[in-house]
Amino acid sequence: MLLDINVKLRRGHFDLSTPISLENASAGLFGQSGAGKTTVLGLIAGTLQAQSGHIVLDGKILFDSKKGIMVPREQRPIGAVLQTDSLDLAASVRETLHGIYRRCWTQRRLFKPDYLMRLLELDPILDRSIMRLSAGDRQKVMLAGSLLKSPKMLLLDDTFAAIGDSYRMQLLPILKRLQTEFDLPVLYASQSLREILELTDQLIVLENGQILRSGPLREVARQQGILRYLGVRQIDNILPVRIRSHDFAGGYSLADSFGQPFSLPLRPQFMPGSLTQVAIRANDIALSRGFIEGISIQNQIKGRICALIPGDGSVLVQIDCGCTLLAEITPGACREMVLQEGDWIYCLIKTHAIVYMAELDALPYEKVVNHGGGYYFLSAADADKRHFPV
Ligand SMILES: Nc1ncnc2c1ncn2[C@@H]1O[C@H](COP(=O)(O)OP(=O)(O)OP(=O)(O)O)[C@@H](O)[C@H]1O
Repeated sequence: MLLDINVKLRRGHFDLSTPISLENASAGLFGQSGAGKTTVLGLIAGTLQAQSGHIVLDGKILFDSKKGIMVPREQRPIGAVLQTDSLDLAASVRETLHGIYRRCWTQRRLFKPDYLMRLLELDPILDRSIMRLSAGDRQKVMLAGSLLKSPKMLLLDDTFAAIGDSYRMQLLPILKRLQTEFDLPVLYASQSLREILELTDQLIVLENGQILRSGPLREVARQQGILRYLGVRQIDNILPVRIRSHDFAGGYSLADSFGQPFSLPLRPQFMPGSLTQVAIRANDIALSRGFIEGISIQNQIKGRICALIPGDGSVLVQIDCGCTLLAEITPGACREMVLQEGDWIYCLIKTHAIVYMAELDALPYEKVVNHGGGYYFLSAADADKRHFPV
């Protein structure tokens, strides 16, 4: 286990008392304003001290109230870009980064200043003073500074929200490289599921200092009402498909996905054998207990129900068909069909309800997020209309 936290902290009316554990992978700390995200990051980074409990990172105790251990922030192998952090405004970027590097422990120097300056494209601003930097550039310098510590983990507090869209596009691939090339897990705190999903589909959902749920998104989604709370408005299945052939007379292309045949809109520009991705809206999938003869719907995919996830006015049916499909149906349909986990079911999908991802730009989708091996989310609901049903 990478991180094991079990602490108690009371601040005014706010009570944080929750165990958090993190395997060796990135995770998103999701919560609305005041949920305690910054507090959790501060406890891990060492800017805050809990009243009791312990925090262990990679087997090393960072805090233990019983043993009287509180490792200071500078000595923690953690890189953190926190909202409360500030830099010496008069110093130049170069001086700042070299200063941080000199003060860091030398045991496990993973990154050198010159490398990070190149990676984060800081060259044009190296001799500029911190006070003359834009907010986005400041975040990049802070990120470089936190990476100079050669951390075992990187904590980011709503970093994308603090920077503009163009910086975010620059920063995302860098963060992804840090995760894959350098095995550096990122704990990213945000109120936006979409931002978290840009990095990882592992979630820790925090509310009022308590964990509501944690795990991969598809597991978290099993809790009633949580999808809306997370801000999810619309769910699409995104599947990789291999094109098999084109039926010009029939007006469709045939493809396979996880061993299942799919009839797709005719696209002869995809060579047989080529791979592409398609999207199917969860509410475009109908369910049937049996195979239906004499129906115009071309795709009848058999699978087994692995979860029934009740939501606001609908039920998400998670079906294992080789790939995982999510179908969104009404609670009434679910009741009348007496659907149960473990039941065999046919997913009925019209050919023209399947959309090629390559053509998605033409559709009114805000954003496609692509993670893990199952289903994916497009566009988020308004943050201010969410509450978790109790
Ligand atoms: N210095 C402080 N003293 C007392 N209470 C505090 C202090 N800082 C934060 N709090 C309280 O702790 C709770 C958690 O705050 P925290 O900043 O961790 O939430 P958050 O989830 O990060 O919110 P946001 O997304 O708005 O940053 C809030 O109720 C806040 O009012």
